[in-house]
Amino acid sequence: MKIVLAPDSFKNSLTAKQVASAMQTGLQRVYPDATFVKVPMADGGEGTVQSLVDAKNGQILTEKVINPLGVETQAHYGLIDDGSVAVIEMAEASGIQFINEYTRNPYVTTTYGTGQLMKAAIKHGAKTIIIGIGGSATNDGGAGMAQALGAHLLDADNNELKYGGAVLKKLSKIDISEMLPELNDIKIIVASDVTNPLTGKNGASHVFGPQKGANEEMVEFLDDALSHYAKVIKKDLGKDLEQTPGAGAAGGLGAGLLAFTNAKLQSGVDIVVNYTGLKDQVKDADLVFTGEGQIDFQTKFGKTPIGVSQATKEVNKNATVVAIAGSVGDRISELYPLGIDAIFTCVPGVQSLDKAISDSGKNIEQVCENVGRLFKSVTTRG
Ligand SMILES: O=C(O)[C@H](O)CO
Repeated sequence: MKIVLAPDSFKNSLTAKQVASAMQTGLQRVYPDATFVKVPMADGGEGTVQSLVDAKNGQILTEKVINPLGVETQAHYGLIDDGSVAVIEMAEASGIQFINEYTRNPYVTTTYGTGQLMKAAIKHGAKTIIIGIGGSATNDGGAGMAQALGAHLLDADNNELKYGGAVLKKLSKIDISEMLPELNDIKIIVASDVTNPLTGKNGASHVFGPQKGANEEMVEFLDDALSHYAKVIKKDLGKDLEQTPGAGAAGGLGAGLLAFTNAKLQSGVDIVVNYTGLKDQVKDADLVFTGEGQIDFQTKFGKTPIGVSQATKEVNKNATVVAIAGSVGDRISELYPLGIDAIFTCVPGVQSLDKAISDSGKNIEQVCENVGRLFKSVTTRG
């Protein structure tokens, strides 16, 4: 009997590794002799660094960077595969958690700190960077990130642009001659949380600007500024990115990475499936457990449980895939054709969110034990 445990983290509660351990504890009460393999998962969003570091026995490093408001902070990134691969979450340096209702202002917030994290990883010897983008406080098209890596963004008087999304309107020329030379040889894989274009009604400013503090007038201004930025990128770097899917992720950092580096955008969960070697583990598994704090129809848009179920069914049609969630939302029936055989919530009854979060480890153990009992009784009855 082989059981693979491949959950995402449960937000604000347990890391993916802790969820996998709780699953194992519950299932072991039913299957004491089974072989258990834990593969902590993520989808490019929050928890990706921790999951990949846990899955690959990597290390977490800390770097002094500036946050979106230009204030010094400590940010973490991961190194795996003997330091050759760095894993970065842009939100660690430039995320929305750094701003509040008084300080949020996408005219000035910058992704400079994200560029500093990338630079640190490169200086540490990384040859590949996996970067999860989303959850940002910024709308600067990744301009700050490019500046941290040595790009000069100049106005008509050859002055360096300051930080933020608003000044992009003054951009006249991009000079990449002093960008970090190592960048040419670094593979950059971008896991973006959305597929929005850079500009327009579905673009970064219109869709995500308001949550970062942009009112209607600011949204229009920022959208124009990003459109202008895209035109200068096209003129000076020869890349036409304005409508590229994913270019609008993280306030246009998607576009910035595509413009200033040789980055490729990919599905976050596919990247993690790849790097953890999940398919090798599930190909001879009898049972595969996955899960996430919340599961609903949106899970099908590239969230971990679907990535795990699809990867499993691709190599092993006979495995049963079970998903465990803290909360189960609408239209989960849309997930069954995508390879998840059954979905269970681990919450035992009506209770406060705080209680559900604080008890999540023991709740996951219990539901996994029950699912294991059912599976055993059905499969041994003959
Ligand atoms: O950071 C943002 O703007 C959103 O998460 C979309 O990427």
